[in-house]
Amino acid sequence: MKPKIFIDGEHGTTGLQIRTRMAGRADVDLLSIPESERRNAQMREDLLNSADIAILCLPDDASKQAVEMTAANNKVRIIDTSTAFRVHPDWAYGFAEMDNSQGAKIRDARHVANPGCYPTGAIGLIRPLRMAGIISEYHSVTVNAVSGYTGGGKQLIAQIEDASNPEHIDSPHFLYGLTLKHKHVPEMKIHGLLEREPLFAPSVGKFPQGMIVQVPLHVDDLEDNATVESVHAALVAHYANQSIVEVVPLDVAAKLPRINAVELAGKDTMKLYVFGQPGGEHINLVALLDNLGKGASGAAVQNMDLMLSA
Ligand SMILES: NC(=O)C1=CN([C@@H]2O[C@H](COP(=O)(O)OP(=O)(O)OC[C@H]3O[C@@H](n4cnc5c(N)ncnc54)[C@H](OP(=O)(O)O)[C@@H]3O)[C@@H](O)[C@H]2O)C=CC1
Ligand SMILES: CC(=O)N[C@@H](CCC(=O)OP(=O)(O)O)C(=O)O
Repeated sequence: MKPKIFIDGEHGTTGLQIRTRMAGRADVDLLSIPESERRNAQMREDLLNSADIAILCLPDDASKQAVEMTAANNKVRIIDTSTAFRVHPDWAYGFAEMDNSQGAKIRDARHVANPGCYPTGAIGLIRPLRMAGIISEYHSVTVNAVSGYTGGGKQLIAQIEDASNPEHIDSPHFLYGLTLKHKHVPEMKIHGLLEREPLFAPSVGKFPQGMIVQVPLHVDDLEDNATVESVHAALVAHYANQSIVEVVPLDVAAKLPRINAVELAGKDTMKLYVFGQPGGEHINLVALLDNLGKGASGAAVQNMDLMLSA
């Protein structure tokens, strides 16, 4: 029998992109709810409990309710794309490349929390340097980022694309999260292996999909006499033996005139760059991804495939 997959929230931004990625797959049976019934709690509960794997593409509160709806079911496995369980000790964090054992943890997990889009970039840059002893757990980490506007889901898409929307946003690029209390900070801290919260400064650009995450570093604040070369070497060593995260060679990065935020739109991979002069005082770490690719829907399908391989 083929495994049954139900995407709760399949008509939303993340859910639709997962559905697109699953189209034509003959190895799974996709359970579906009509769009008009998407908030029908009884129907959702029945579908959730009929699935082998349920992928939740819902706001946090609705995700928590969906997990409660399956509390008496010891069969269904869950991938949650919301923020609700990303630092929960009983949930596997769904970033397979974050260390050597994470793929196996995801494969065998009952509950997987898909990482946030910005945290995928930030953790992807920070964690290998923590593990290599280049950044101390008390380092003052700053994360600057720009996301495509689909990152804000249906509501932000409507605000940007529909000029008649009463809350229309006309700006080509705006900062938000100005209270510095963003929902992504806890997972960056925990899975970045940090003792102090990173300072996170997100923004949105007027393009649908794409993301740049930057972590600037002062070389004299680093451990182990780190240099631009040793930082790059630590990332290369960390991401050996996998094909999703690419560490761009130093000499290639050094010749780039710019980074295009939408370069990886539609792809499920991530590129990491290290910028800095040999012997220089500063290093800028950059992650490039699609907020809906490795940042959400692509990662969810990758996690589903790992779970199906158990
Ligand atoms: N967009 C992105 O780039 C990323 C999103 N995520 C996460 O994915 C999750 C979904 O986000 P996104 O797809 O962007 O959001 P959307 O708003 O685009 O879609 C959410 C979907 O969930 C439905 N929904 C909302 N509340 C309920 C409920 N109580 N019961 C049933 N269905 C409900 C919505 O229906 P309705 O149309 O009726 O509101 C909609 O179809 C969020 O938790 C988000 O944090 C993660 C990484 C990146
Ligand atoms: C542009 C925008 O609004 N982005 C969202 C993050 C994307 C999202 O909701 O999902 P994850 O938390 O799972 O990444 C935000 O900052 O809240």
